[in-house]
Amino acid sequence: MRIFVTKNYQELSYKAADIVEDYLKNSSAVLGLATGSTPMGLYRELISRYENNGLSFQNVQTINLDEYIGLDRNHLQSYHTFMRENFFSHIDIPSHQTHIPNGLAEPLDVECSRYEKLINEIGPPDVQVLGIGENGHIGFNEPGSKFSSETHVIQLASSTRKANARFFDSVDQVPTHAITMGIKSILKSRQILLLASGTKKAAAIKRLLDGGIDEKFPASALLQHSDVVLIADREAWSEVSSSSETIFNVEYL
Ligand SMILES: N[C@@H]1[C@@H](O)[C@H](O)[C@@H](COP(=O)(O)O)O[C@@H]1O
Repeated sequence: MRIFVTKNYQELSYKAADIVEDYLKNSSAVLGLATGSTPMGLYRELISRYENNGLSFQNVQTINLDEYIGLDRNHLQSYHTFMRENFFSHIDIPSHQTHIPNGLAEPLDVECSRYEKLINEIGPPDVQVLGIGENGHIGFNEPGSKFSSETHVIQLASSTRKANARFFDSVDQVPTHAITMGIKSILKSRQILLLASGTKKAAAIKRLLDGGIDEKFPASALLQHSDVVLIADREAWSEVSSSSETIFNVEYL
């Protein structure tokens, strides 16, 4: 794992954009994308480079990690809406080249198989952008998820529903289930770009680097991948032990 520690969230977003932009030099790049607050600065920076520096997404394909079950794609809090509003509608990517699981599909197991097949056919992504949940979830793979899992339906942990309640009127409105790429699906990506910002993520980053590989902490599966780049800002990095700092290849920006 290569690690960059940045002064703040803005610098984290610039560094992440530099890495993603490198892949866009290959006109047929496949990007694995994530939702959540963390990658929003990356998306803003890529939009700015599209508007000001001629960065184009015309031949790019995108594959998103997950979607809530039961929300229409036009629901304000669906991940379809999140991606459209925060990224896709601001760049020149044709909509048929963007892929997100359909949370209203029936039956859901057929949708999961369709999505995994799509990952294998269009992807795997050249680079998969990932955030991390406070409980170590990646995508919506909650603690206990099998590392051998492909795209599947998952029941959300109550802590995840509480954490995501900030986007809804109340926690009761947060869906109870989601479709998520599995850990095995995520690990298919050629490179993984894990982003972590703020003190709320400090314990999870410490656990990731200090705690060993364990299905109880889904993000620890990333330690089995040969090309992971972690970009953490100083707040997210603040609890990592000094012994981990010496084991991993850390660069302070
Ligand atoms: N499914 C998403 C994840 O993909 C995301 O990484 C995580 C952290 O979100 P945030 O970046 O807002 O802290 O929570 C959500 O539940």
